[in-house]
Amino acid sequence: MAQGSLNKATLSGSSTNDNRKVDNFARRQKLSQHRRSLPIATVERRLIDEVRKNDILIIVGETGSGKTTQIPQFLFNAGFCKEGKSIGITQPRRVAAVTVAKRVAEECGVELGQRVGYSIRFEDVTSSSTRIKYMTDGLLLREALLDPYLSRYSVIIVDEAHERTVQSDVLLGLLKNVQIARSKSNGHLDTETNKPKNGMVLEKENDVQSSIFLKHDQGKKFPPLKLIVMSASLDARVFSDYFGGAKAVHVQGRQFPVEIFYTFHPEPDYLDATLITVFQIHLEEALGDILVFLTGQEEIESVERLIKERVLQLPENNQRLVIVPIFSSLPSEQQMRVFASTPAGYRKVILATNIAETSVTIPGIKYVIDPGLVKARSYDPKQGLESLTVVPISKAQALQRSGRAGRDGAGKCFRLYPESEFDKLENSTKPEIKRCNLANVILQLKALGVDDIIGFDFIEKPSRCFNR
Ligand SMILES: Nc1ncnc2c1ncn2[C@@H]1O[C@H](COP(=O)(O)OP(=O)(O)OP(=O)(O)O)[C@@H](O)[C@H]1O
Repeated sequence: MAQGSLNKATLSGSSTNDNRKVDNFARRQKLSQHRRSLPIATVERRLIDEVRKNDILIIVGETGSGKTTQIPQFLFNAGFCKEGKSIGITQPRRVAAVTVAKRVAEECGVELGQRVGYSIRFEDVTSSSTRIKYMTDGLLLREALLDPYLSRYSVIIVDEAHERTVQSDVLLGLLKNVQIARSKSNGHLDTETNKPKNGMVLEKENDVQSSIFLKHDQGKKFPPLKLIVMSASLDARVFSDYFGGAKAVHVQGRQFPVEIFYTFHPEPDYLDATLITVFQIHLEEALGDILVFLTGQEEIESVERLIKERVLQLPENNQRLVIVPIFSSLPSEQQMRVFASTPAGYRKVILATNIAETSVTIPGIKYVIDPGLVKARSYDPKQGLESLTVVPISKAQALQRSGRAGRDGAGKCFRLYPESEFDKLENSTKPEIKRCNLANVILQLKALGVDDIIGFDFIEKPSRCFNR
């Protein structure tokens, strides 16, 4: 009897294991098929050739083309992690660093924290075997304090560079220095032409000398550092000029179409227009989740309350809405709720700030509602006051927002403003460094060993009056 039941248990145990293996195999097959279908997969070899030929490469590819998840894997497979070196990928936000790392670990079929990991402030999910490391740009700056040559990296990818946060602008200046210093350390810098042997052009020897603030580590040789700057919506010319005429490549195509809708007239009350659009989609459009971009926590909470009140006025069979907020001060576990799958028969409505604007893929999002506004930092140097004000987004941000749909199927984006208003938006977001108090930047640069703050090689110089 005991023997019989043991056999039964063993049998059912092994069949559960077998089922799990079959499920895992099917999931791996699906993932690898998905990877092959991404637009970026068709240019893998060309991209690798370009990285080999150029120390700096700018990559512009549409949202969802596969830049963030695939390029690090291409580089790993092409041998860029030989001799224990790693590929570092920076993201402007924690949530992107974490979720993309999880996805890439799954695509590689490895445990998170092993070959693929992430590191954000207060959370380090990496190990000595990590070779593809996602992190925030702030975290890489901290690493540079301990390891000024960033010696563990063979390639650094600055993703979503269009955002032009203070951190990413400081990081670009730092990486430019590290790259020159590493090239110099191993004779990779051609002293006659003043060019790294393949890559950026520096006009005068003085430029090379003055722009390097890194102290030479006597006799130590570092392999050259490859630098990739990428986004779906960056102005390649600005970045190329900054890096002395660096090569820019464009990756065409996206996996699924996103249809864009505009209002006929400007909306006098964008929150009211948002509510109407949520319910219009809910009642008239096919099943699929909705992502709404709002400007801050207070607004999100009030829209959440209004949706919950209004949904109760609908017939019972139309009440299946799940509302999930996401904003930066929400604890991480609660932020991660937006990624949980929607219960069958329900529609999820995610109310987000621009935290969900770039890099993230939220499975199931079919509709995006974009009122076209964002809360941005601004600084009044006369009064010495920094404030957060609601301002229109840039075209680059509008493109990123619509790009959150169309990632696992065709999508729709409802812009709550007329097309004529879209045409008037700035092409790119004004760099944060041009509109914030520079006290922290100055402290950060000092900590990195930069004494000549005014002479620091910023992609765009901060206004002089901000330095006072
Ligand atoms: N966490 C995820 N869950 C499900 N699918 C994902 C996930 N991350 C990525 N994908 C899939 O991989 C595709 C490519 O994503 P990836 O982030 O590499 O694109 P991208 O070109 O970097 O986009 P973006 O410019 O918007 O950051 C997505 O469109 C989606 O289909």
